[in-house]
Amino acid sequence: MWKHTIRCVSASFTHMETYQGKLISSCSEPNPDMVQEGGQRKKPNILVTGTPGTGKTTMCSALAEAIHLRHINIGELVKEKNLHDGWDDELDCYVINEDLVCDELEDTMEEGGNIVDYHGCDFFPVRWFDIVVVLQTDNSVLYDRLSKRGYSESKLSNNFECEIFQVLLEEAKESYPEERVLALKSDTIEDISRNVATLTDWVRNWNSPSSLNL
Ligand SMILES: Nc1ncnc2c1ncn2[C@@H]1O[C@H](COP(=O)(O)OP(=O)(O)OP(=O)(O)O)[C@@H](O)[C@H]1O
Repeated sequence: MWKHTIRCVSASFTHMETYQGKLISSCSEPNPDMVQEGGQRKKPNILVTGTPGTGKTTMCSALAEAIHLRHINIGELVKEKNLHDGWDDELDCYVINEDLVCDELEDTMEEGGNIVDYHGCDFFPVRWFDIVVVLQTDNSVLYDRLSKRGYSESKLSNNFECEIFQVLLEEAKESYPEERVLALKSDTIEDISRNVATLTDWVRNWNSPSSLNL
């Protein structure tokens, strides 16, 4: 049930509007400077996942600015490009069409240099991502954040339980090589700064033999 619920695109987007300037259209032309000869990526792709409200968009925005990577907010992309199968009244959200999303992003991901932000991770091709970051938030902190969104009681408890049972962390570990999965705490502003610094260092060291030893 939790998994099904979080496969949707949230109806409450007011908290995201501030970040829209950072979103990209996946139609942008590939930049030849970003692709190595032979097709290997010059810059890494990062997936940031986690229960709604754990701070993915906030952290991705800051990271994209710090390291000059593209921030791709899947929820916004789905709405912008109609990559969904319509509205689900019961779940109060759009139902994402995973195949359309993957087709839309294939060229952009091949190019590299992307930070993908979504509350799910098991439908993307594994080869797309060099690191999968799972943000986690203390239950009481997350409950306060989600309550402020005006979610229905069932949506609120579904999301809350998703975090309690670490659904996204388990999904990431099942979907990607475990050494590529990194769980980071996201309770406070200081956590955001530390996470951005950690990932900035990781991007700078990417391609070096120790790049996954965080
Ligand atoms: N580490 C943090 N410390 C304090 N506040 C935070 C932190 N992370 C996020 N917030 C706040 O929590 C709210 C939710 O953050 P955000 O929208 O980034 O979450 P999200 O994981 O992207 O949610 P969704 O999946 O629904 O898009 C925002 O008001 C944001 O300012």
